[in-house]
Amino acid sequence: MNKESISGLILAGGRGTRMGHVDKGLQPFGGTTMVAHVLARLEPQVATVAINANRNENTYAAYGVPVWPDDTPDYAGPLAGLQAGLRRCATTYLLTAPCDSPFLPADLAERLLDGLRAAGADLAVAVTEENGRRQVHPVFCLLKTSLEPVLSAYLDGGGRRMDGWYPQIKVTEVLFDDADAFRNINTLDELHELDTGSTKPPRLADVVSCLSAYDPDALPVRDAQRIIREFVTPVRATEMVALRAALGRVLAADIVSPIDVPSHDNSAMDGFALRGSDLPADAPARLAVIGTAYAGRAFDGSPRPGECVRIMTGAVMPAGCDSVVPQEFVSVEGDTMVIAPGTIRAGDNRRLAGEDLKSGSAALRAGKVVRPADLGLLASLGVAEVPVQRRLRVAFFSTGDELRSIGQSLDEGCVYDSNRYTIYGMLQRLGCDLIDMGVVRDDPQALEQALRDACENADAIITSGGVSVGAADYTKQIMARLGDVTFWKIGMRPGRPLAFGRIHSNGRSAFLFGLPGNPVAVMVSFYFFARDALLRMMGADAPLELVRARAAATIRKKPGRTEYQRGILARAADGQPTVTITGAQGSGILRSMSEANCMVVLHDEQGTVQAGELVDVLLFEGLI
Ligand SMILES: Nc1nc2c(c(=O)[nH]1)N[C@H]1C(S)=C(S)[C@@H](COP(=O)(O)OP(=O)(O)OC[C@H]3O[C@@H](n4cnc5c(N)ncnc54)[C@H](O)[C@@H]3O)O[C@H]1N2
Ligand code: MOO
Ligand SMILES: [Mg+2]
Repeated sequence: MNKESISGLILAGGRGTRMGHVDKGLQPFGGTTMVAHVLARLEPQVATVAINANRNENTYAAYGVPVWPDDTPDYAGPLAGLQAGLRRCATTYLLTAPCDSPFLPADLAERLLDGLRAAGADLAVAVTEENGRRQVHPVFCLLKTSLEPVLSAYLDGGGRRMDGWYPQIKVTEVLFDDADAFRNINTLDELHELDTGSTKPPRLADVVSCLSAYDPDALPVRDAQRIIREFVTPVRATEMVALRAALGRVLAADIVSPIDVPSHDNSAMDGFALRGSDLPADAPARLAVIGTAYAGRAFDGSPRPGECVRIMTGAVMPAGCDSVVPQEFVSVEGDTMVIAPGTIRAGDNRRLAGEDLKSGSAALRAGKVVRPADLGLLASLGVAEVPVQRRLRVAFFSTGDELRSIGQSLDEGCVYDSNRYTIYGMLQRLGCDLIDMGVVRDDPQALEQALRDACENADAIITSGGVSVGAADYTKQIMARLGDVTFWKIGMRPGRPLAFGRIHSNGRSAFLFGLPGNPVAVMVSFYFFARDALLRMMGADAPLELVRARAAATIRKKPGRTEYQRGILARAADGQPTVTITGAQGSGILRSMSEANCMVVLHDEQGTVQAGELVDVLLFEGLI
């Protein structure tokens, strides 16, 4: 096929009306954007590719291809894009594909060109057949560049239909088998569905109805956690990344070992490889040293009974040898190695092929968050690229008229916005892509706009403030209006009020966590509700691990609610892990959170804890 004669043109110039006027080509899909998928499919088929776009030209240009806007104003439709393409195209033929068809056929150009030549046509258009119905795909066409004057005349006459000018040229239809390859994505929900693999998520009312006694104003922590867990859905999109870039990411598939690790039986010591049957029962054995085995350079030969081979750690075991004696335990006399009885047993100091990993076994499971040891493990398998879940996009903002951003003057009654920084820190550590939307005033319009923007750009939204019962707390009304959102008073301290659900805007939807405004409450709610949900959306399997420690002193606690107290875990004089509460526990006192290295989790049923009793503790830092 002569691909040098064809230029590709991606049609991305539409208004995106059915997607709420968003720029379709730039919508996230499969870990990148829709247009990136189209580009990747088209590029190998043609000499050059250009994009027809009428907005966000710089973003499109970042894909490293020319961006050609329509020559006519007012989004005149795909034909206007085609016209712009024909006018700038330097090859004999132009091939078009829309920006919202990420699965287009890999042989589109070849088949259309063959069809065009065979029919002696001016334009070849793709058709498919499904259930006996013939479907023409006019935006997938290959045509002669010389048709530009004919097309321009049609457009000048007010024509807009993609096939409206066909009567003036010779058109041929080329049949493709795979109708799905021409599938285009018209609504953001369709896009989200493909991206997340979920059709419609359940409604909150359905999830809640599974609980035997549900009272949103006195909801136990465990019930809230369960509802959230059942309501959120994982994002399905994955991507391949280079091994190092996989650190901290979530594995999207099991990694099956392609080899045995180690690949050969080898020595665990520097010493002498021998046959276990040569080991002396009661008298010293004298074995002839017949050669040396180095790591990476095996001994070429097989020692007979009564012979041994000097061997280095990691060197392949010589044939017939099954044991290694460390060199410091033997004496060497010329070419003879002397070993005393009882020095080692048969089979000692030999590492078996596949003892680390067997070929064909799962080395790592999907859902694992990749840690340094995993990077090493993957490297030991020779794995260069790793399938990971695409990063979760999380938008967050603070609400409140009293909030000032760093750098602004602190007017009377105002406080600096600290929640956005704690939230930033917690999200960053989870490995999310962040959209920091700043501070939003307690103003219904501003709040609605912020929530909509967040919803249209993120998988999840985290807000702080405005979810209690104050007069300026508009947040609740607006959240409720935008989707399926519920407001809870949870049996816990701090972090009692919480808004949770899913909101929608212009065809997009996002999970919403309306965290309480108090600076410690926001963190506690994040750690015990949002964290798990976000990890689930990321496809990760990483439950919180609590450890047990002794209470240093009495901790007062009311049964019937969960309390999270800030603590310092240290070893007491007797060496036992012991936790001390960090002074004032008010839900606005961030200092005690910062001083703490853990949180003591006092469960619903627990009452006051006496000094010396064991309690559950959540450590802030883990070894990673
Ligand atoms: N009558 C009642 N009053 C309150 C109740 C209640 O049940 N009945 N619940 C209390 C509890 S518990 C909490 S927690 C808070 C939660 O209130 P909101 O989520 O509505 O948050 P705000 O009123 O906007 O703010 C509360 C507090 O936190 C400060 N704040 C807010 N955002 C930030 C920020 N980004 N950085 C720093 N500080 C922030 C804000 O200035 C307030 O002091 O409601 C109780 N009231
Ligand atoms: O639940 Mo609120 O968090 O106590 O301040
Ligand atoms: Mg409030």
